Amino acid sequence: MSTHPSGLAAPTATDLVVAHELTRRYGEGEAAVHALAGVSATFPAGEFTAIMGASGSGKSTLMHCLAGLDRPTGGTVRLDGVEITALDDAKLTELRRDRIGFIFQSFNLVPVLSAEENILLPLSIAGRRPDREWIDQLVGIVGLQNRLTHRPAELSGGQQQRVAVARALASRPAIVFADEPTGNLDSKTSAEVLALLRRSVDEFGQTIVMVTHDPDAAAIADRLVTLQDGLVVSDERVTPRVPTGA
Ligand SMILES: Nc1ncnc2c1ncn2[C@@H]1O[C@H](COP(=O)(O)OP(=O)(O)OP(=O)(O)O)[C@@H](O)[C@H]1O
Repeated sequence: MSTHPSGLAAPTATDLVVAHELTRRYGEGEAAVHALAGVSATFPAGEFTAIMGASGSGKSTLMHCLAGLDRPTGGTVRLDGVEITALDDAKLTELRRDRIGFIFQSFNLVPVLSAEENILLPLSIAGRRPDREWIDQLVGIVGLQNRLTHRPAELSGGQQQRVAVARALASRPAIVFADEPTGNLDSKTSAEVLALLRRSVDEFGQTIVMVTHDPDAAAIADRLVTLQDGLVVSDERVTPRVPTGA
């Protein structure tokens, strides 16, 4: 344990997201599928967690429950002290908009908007004025200075995902959830996108939870949580491999 200059033990990282005994059942009776069978896990601020596991092990279901996109059948999720599982739909939408960034495998950009408009969209929906300095910095980091007026169809997959990364970070969210963010990218562009995510953790203290099938993607995280049949079967700290993409 590290020691603070005061001589006291350094404060431990805040547990930003706390999942307690999460269950998610689809269907009823004998046909019921227990996608989550009792998952408890904490996600400290500033940490990059990768979630892995075989297909059907519950990764997406867990991420959707943590992010307030799905409601668990049982258990609770707290985000920064707020029990999101107890919020009504309107409050949950507001919390997602204000506190959470999302990155999806299929980019999910709005086709008729330019790259810049896509990046700013969550802020405009929230009626928030963009912090121009921050947005300019982000655009520089993701390397899209010369692509801001382009629409998604005029961008490569890697560029589209970089727009999505900038969009996710634009509101300085408490946490970013990434669902197979490199699933549609070749290995070189994957490395670039992963390097951006890693940088956001190292340089801005961003908290990230990423679902992935790809061991190379998981290798850039600080921690690897493995699911099997809706349960956490291992939760280990790993030494992040520094990606070479950015
Ligand atoms: N809407 C749904 N209705 C019924 N069953 C579902 C639904 N969503 C997921 N499931 C089931 O819940 C289990 C967990 O699914 P989930 O998508 O969370 O797994 P995953 O680990 O993310 O899989 P993959 O890696 O293939 O995306 C699976 O058995 C799946 O078939």
